[in-house]
Amino acid sequence: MTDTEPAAPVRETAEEIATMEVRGAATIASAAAEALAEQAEAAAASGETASDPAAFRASMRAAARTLRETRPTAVSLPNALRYVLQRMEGQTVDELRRSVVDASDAFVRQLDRAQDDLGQVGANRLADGDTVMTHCHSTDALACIEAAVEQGKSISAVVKETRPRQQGHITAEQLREAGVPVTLIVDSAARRYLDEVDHVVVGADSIAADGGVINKIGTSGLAVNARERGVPIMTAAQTIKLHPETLTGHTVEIEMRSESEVIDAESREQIGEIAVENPAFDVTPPRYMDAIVTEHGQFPPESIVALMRELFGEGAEEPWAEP
Ligand SMILES: O=C(COP(=O)(O)O)[C@H](O)[C@H](O)COP(=O)(O)O
Repeated sequence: MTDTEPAAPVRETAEEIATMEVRGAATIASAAAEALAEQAEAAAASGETASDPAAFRASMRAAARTLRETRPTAVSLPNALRYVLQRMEGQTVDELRRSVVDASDAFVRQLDRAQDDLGQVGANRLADGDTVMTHCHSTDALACIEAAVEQGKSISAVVKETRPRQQGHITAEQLREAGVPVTLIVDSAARRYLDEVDHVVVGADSIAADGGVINKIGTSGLAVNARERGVPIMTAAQTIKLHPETLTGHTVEIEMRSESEVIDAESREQIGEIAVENPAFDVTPPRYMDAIVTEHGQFPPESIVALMRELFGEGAEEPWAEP
């Protein structure tokens, strides 16, 4: 390990995030925070950085950059890196190591608590006997449905499979395990089934200052259809999904993934010369979203900017940048 090459656990976590073995905004954030703690332990034990606080700090910044480069859309990833690196302090390598490990632990605990708290808020929006429709797999959205079940409400679910990677299968399995009767549908059947649904519940990868919700591709179409059908739609998103850079006019990068997720090589060959595009996320304008449910309560999307300012100030530092 050199000060620019992160330790093996960081490289492994980065690979798992890039290949989507680790996926979903909250899970990515907690894996990234834990990887920084592992980097701190490795750097404190390595000949090159163990007795050199400046080299230790540089190795932490390099690890954060490696993690940051894995996937561009979920802001929970840079927010996790920021949380941990901003709390790195001390004169000695041992003090620095301890501050990083403590910050990483605190971040993961806070993440779990936030999900439990927002689950209660989201559950309060659901009534006994309701049917919910889900898109993709969101641990924050599932927390709301599971909390409603724990409150003793009987909830059933229509689960969209979510092409091309079919994260709906994970949602279907987890809801079934929670005792929720599940009907799995293809994405294009969503509008037909909205007539049988009381609420749409989705997650978020990022939330922009104007209240736009960035989530799995297909969320915006679902939201427009839900509005047309008069079905309320909420996004369950703990505040690490708030995108501080959008306060200063930046937009959220939408990840483009490989065409091989959309079409196999043989079919591609047979069709001939065509373009294939595979955006992983889209933006739902605030006017199509009824509520953003966070650990601080629920917000109309247009008012989320006040919470964003309170939590992040006017912008976002990049503590992983070289000084
Ligand atoms: O869009 C996705 C996952 O996309 P991908 O599978 O491409 O990562 C999820 O809805 C959000 O990340 C929220 O998830 P959570 O609520 O668990 O943070």
